[in-house]
This record gives sequence, C-alpha cells and structure tokens, in this order.
Amino acid sequence: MNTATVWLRARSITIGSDWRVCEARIRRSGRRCCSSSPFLSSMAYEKELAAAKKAAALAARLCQKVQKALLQSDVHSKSDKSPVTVADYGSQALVSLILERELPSETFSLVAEEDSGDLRKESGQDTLKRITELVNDTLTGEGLNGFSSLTTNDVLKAIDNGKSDGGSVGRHWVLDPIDGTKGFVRGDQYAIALALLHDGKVVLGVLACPNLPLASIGSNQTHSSSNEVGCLFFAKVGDGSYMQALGGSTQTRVHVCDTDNPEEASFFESFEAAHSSHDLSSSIAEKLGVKAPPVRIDSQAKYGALSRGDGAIYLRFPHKGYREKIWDHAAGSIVVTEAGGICMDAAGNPLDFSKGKFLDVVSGIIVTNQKLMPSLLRAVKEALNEKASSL
Ligand SMILES: Nc1ncnc2c1ncn2[C@@H]1O[C@H](COP(=O)(O)O)[C@@H](O)[C@H]1OP(=O)(O)O
Ligand SMILES: [Mg+2]
Ligand SMILES: [Mg+2]
Ligand SMILES: [Mg+2]
Repeated sequence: MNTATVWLRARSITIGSDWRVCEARIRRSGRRCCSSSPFLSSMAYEKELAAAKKAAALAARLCQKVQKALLQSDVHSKSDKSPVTVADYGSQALVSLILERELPSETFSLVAEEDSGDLRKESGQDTLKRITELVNDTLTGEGLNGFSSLTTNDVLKAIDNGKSDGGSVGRHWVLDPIDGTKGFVRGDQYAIALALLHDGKVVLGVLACPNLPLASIGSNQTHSSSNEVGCLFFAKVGDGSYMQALGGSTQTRVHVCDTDNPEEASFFESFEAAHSSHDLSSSIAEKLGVKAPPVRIDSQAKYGALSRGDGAIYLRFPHKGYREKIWDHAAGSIVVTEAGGICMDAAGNPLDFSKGKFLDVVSGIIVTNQKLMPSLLRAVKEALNEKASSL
C-alpha cells in the first residue's frame, strides 16, 4: 500500500472549509503566544533540537519500512494486551543510539514506552533478530556507518536506556517510539514523539508523522503545493513551532487556528473509540456550538495538525481507569503551545510533566486556542456534570 492510499484510508471524516477563514485571520493578526518560562533563553537547546530531529527522522525511516511490509509476525501483544511491533522497538533503539551519539556529554536520561522484557525471553529471539537487522539496515541505509554492525545485545541495551522514571529535577528525554501503534498496524496515522524535559517543563519537542500530508488535511488550502506525505513538526521553548517535510525541505512556521467562533471550529479526536469517549466529545461539541463532524485520526499527529490550524480543538477523554503517560503528550503539547495554543486537563489545570511517567489529569485533556478555551472549559464542565448525573 503506498502512503497516499494509507492517508486516504485514514481520512474517515474531513475538516470543513473553515481553514481558509482561520488562516486569513492568523495572517492578519500575526499573533503568536508562547508558554515559555522566563528562565529559558530561546538560544538554548539548539544542539539538542538538531539531535532530536535527526533521531526522530531516522526512526521514521525504520517505521516506514516496516509499515510498507508489515507482517502479522511483526505484531505482538504486551502484558496489557496493547499491540507492539518490531518497529516500536526498532524506533526506540534508534532514537536512543542517535541521542547518545549526538549528545555525548549528557548524563543520559530517557523515559520511553518500550522495554526489552519480552525480547529477552526464548520466544522473543526471532523478533529480536529482526529488530537488530532493521536497526542495522536503517543506519547503513542512511550512511551512518559510525555504528559498526550492532549486535542483539547492543539493541537490547539501547532499548533499555529508556528506563528512566523522569521527574522534576534535571533533564529527561521523553519518547514514544510509535505513538498510535493501532493506527500504524492498520496502515493509518502514527507519530514518533520525542521531547526534552528540563526541571519538569517540556523545553523541546519533535513529532515525526510519516503519513500526514504536508497539505492541510480536509481542505484545498496548502502548506505545500505537493501531494507529499510525511511531516516533521518541532518546537523549542520561546521559539515558535515549525513544520518541514520529513524528506527534507525548508521549514515553515506554524500557528494554530485562532477563530473565536465555535461554528467555524472543527475538532480532532481518537480514531479508536476505546481510547477516548466519542459520546462525550460529541456532547461537548454540541454544547459549544461546533457544527463540523469530528476528525478522527490516530496518535499525536492530531497535535501536529492542530498546530498548523487544520482544526481548532482536540478532545481526549480516555475511559475510566486509564492513566495517561507523559510520552503521549510531551512533544505534542509543546508543538501546540509554541504555535499559540493551550493544553489543559478537563478541569482547566495545566499539564504537569514533572511527576514521573504518568500524567495525572482530571477526566481528560483538551487543546485549543486562547480565545476558545474559556467557552470550551464551560462546555466540558457542563457535559461532565450531565454525564455524572445520568449515572
Ligand atoms: N485504552 C487506552 N485508552 C487511551 N489511550 C490508549 C489506550 N491504550 C493505548 N493508548 C494510547 O493512546 C495513544 C493513541 O491514542 P490515539 O491514537 O487514540 O490518540 C497511544 O499512546 C496509545 O498507546 P501507543 O503509544 O501504544 O499507541
Ligand atoms: Mg504502546
Ligand atoms: Mg502513545
Ligand atoms: Mg507507543
């Protein structure tokens, strides 16, 4: 399946024609906002950003290779029954290796989703060999011969570099090697999401979205004149958000849609109803006055699309008992906030990435622009109260 077909399959519902309106308003206002802490200079984190872009783009290559030729034997189930593929492991190994090589002076701390537990078992040996081959092929394919052929042990070690617990002190890299594994397996959207925390705050983020079109989704308005897919979003605190083609192109600065009119706003939500309550978001959208149908896509590609104004709202309401992880939101949140948006939990609290692996949020996560947030919060409160009283 080629990438264009992949995208067509992913577009269950499209964005309305409001994009042009948003774009025109953004151009007129020229406004942007940022959520940076004053102690962080925009000159900081240059080399870290370069390393993160390189690592995420290389991991995307590996994932694209696997998605094209995905074999059922490449997909496994973790203990929580969620899927994991050779590409999730391979991507994590690659990012870990590249960051260590590019930033040798760092005391390296990486909080990442996968671990090597299942690969160390007898039953994991064939999978481990396949991952090792993939990692070696991707490195040599990109001319990165500085790594002599890696052994299975090197790969296990690289994956397990991601065992840090994060926290509120110092620097911690945060990685989701494939965010949206279900979308990846289906042939749809997914992202490689990499962020850096400094003293509990996200200071940079990179989102590689190999199947996301460069052109705005669901509209004729383009960020690019081609039909190309594959976007790399990146942001550094205080420095704005940017997008470029994964294949390499000049970067363009992106801004969220800044409409204050819910009737012009469309909203993103999970493709998987098991990940986020579609009923609740539909009730919120109705209370807010949103007319457009939901745009359902997998992964943090939603944050990327939102950061460039493809839609104005992202609603995420996981079902009872699910705990959000920092790697599912760290990169996406800085890409959106540096593009002028705001991310909060459903009670209006900012997201706190300083508490370790988990992101403890009240009820859900909502993302939009500054103008719509107050009315969105009111609609969320009303919908949650209604839901509670109907139980
Ligand atoms: N039961 C669940 N509820 C909510 N999110 C989940 C659940 N299971 C996995 N996820 C995670 O939700 C994110 C994708 O959400 P969506 O595509 O719906 O926005 C992924 O991080 C996925 O993990 P993973 O990184 O393993 O794919
Ligand atoms: Mg997973
Ligand atoms: Mg994830
Ligand atoms: Mg993942």
